[in-house]
Amino acid sequence: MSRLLLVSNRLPVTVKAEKEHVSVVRSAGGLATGLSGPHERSGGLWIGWPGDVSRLSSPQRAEVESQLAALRCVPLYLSPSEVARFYEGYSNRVLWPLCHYLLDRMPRHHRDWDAYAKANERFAELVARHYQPGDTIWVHDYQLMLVPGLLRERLPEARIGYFHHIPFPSSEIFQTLPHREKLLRGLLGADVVGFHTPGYAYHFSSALLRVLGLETDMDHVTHEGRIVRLGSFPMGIDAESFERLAHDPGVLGEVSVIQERSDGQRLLLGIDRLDYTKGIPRRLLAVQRLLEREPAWRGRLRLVQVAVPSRTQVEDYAAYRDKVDELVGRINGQYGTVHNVPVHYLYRSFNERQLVGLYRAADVMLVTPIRDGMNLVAKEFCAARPDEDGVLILSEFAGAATELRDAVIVNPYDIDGMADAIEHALEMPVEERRRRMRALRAQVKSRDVHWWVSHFLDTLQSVPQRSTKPGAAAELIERLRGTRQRVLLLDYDGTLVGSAPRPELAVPDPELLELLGRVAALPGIHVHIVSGRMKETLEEWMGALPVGLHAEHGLWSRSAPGAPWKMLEGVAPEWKELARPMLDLFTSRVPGSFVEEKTASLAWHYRQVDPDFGAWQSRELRLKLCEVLGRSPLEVLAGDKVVEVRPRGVNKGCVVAQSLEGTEPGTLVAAFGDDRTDEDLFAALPEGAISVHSDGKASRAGYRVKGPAEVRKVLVALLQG
Ligand SMILES: O=P(O)(O)OC[C@H]1O[C@H](O[C@H]2O[C@H](CO)[C@@H](O)[C@H](O)[C@H]2O)[C@H](O)[C@@H](O)[C@@H]1O
Ligand SMILES: O=c1ccn([C@@H]2O[C@H](COP(=O)(O)OP(=O)(O)O)[C@@H](O)[C@H]2O)c(=O)[nH]1
Repeated sequence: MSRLLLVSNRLPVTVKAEKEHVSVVRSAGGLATGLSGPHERSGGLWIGWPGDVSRLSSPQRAEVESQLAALRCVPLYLSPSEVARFYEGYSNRVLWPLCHYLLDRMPRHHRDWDAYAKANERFAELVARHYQPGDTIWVHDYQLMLVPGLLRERLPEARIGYFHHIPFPSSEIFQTLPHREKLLRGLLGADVVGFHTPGYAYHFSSALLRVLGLETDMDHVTHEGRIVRLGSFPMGIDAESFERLAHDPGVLGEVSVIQERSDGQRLLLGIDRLDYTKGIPRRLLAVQRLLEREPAWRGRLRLVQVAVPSRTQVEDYAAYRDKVDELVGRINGQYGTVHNVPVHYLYRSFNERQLVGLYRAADVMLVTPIRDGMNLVAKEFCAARPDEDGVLILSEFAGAATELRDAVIVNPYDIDGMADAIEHALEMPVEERRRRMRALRAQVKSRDVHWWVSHFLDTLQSVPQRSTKPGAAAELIERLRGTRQRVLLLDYDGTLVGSAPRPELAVPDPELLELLGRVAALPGIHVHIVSGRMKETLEEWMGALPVGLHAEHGLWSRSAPGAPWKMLEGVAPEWKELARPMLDLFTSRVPGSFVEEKTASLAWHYRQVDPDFGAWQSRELRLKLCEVLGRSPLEVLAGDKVVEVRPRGVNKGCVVAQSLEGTEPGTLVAAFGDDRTDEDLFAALPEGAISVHSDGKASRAGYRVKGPAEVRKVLVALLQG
């Protein structure tokens, strides 16, 4: 098992200081429990912030460090300014509300971005310092979105995973962020980017498309030559431990006490961090509404609401606390009696034993966030009910709702609807309660935190590692210069020129024409342009150059200026009529798309179409074409924002043999390309040939350069050689 390096903003520990004595206690939370096994078994490390230790003396700090080391934890200390700007500032004032769809809570100026970026650098630096070849790195959560990318720069070969514990919002929301591009690129440094639900993964993939123009292929994108897998990995809890506690005699004793003191009142329960995403005011309003419209429930129910203090230095949290305090006061003032109050409000935290006592005693658990990444409380409640009783009311906007379908699902924005749901839960017959709870428990137990950890790590291990060398332009130039006889096979679009909104606009610039002319005039070099374009276009743009021109992926070739264009033998063009109606249909229904007709192929272009819609429709079109074309000798090819139908066997690979005709044995062949059609060219190259990819996509090419600019630099270097 490879050594696991875990990275999270907070270490899974609490540092306790009492006078001179300090102790480091491991947290009981799901993440800590789930990861402690693989972390310890693999001899790994957990890197993160141990919390505020600024008040500790030097000897106390030394003691903390030694206790942390015993737990295989490496501390990264945040300065007070980093806490204020990186953690409270950018992480919790910008990213947190953004990911929870609360744009109004974001500050107008994102002044803490630099602090966020610097803190991420510090994390990456520390991880890189502890990294050993073969380690697996797993980065956690939104505070560290730049870390995967920063690690990739430092450790190109490392296996890196990232998990996003909070929602990933719709791309419409994410796109409002000024630093959207940097954050997305940061995440793409990972080999696997995981989310709690398929919905979040979909939003991320849509943001990649809209912000970076990167298209997801089923479950992955290719970025800078690497595969980055995206997926949903719903986090679970340590269900066994909650169930064990639920059977504990001490806990059961506490349950009896709670029930006796409830004096026949039905118990509603809410357990949350005091966070504005948790929907506490709306929940209170729903209880108030029920009491208001159904007087029979007055005095017969009470809500125990635990609100754990959280992020108290952030103003919105303080204001939220005031709002909740006020509402509780108002409802208790209105419906309380000298004997009891409807809302029992506890602004504090409890340990797991105490929580299980509450879970087990409750009639109805209210988990009604307005938005929540997952919500583990909902799962803990189910695990703590081996008696198969108790009703879970769950917001449709909690990640947990994707899995816990047997809960009573509510819309937290609908106060009346929530009041109905509470009443329905209180009156639910015991058979229905049991049926629902049995199904919920089966789900929670089978998808526990251990399943989550192995599912994520197995996926991370299965991602193929980089197979081609990045960059290496210098080595490439050296090899090209070190040989006397060379054949250069150059793709045109994306390799010699960048892409343009319409194909006819990507005209060669005078510098390119001059460069090609000079390279082709060098002794011992034969240059060929191998393109998917029509022969008329190549002739018009580059006909005067002393180079071989190959049009329509090798269907047509011309050896030198003035020589006739010759067509590949045995290709009949009649098949086109089979494919054309389908392409026309898609052109009419996808605004901005159009069909380009070539001698032996039809190409449907969608570069100017809304990216999501275009990608979706291109997938549909490919399926429909496969149905229509059936067993005909045709193939459907997905290029860069283009779907092309062409006869099988006509591809750029056909050019290789022709280009070597009449050359000396031992001639070095070098092919440059950027898209799927160039892979055929690379595949047909003789042994010892050079293949160069000018884009970040997955490729069989042995070398990579960055875009047409770097391809041109290689050509310029040949002139200087
Ligand atoms: O560290 P804090 O600022 O005090 O915040 C506590 C944690 O809150 C967030 O929890 C999220 O992760 C849970 C587990 O995946 C998920 O169930 C919940 O919906 C999320 O809100 C946050 O993601 C953590 O980084 C914080 O440490
Ligand atoms: O008094 C409390 C209240 C909550 N929790 C724990 O805090 C976690 C809350 O996780 P959740 O996913 O529900 O929300 P988050 O606070 O991470 O947004 C759960 O594991 C709870 O058991 C706790 O230890 N003590």
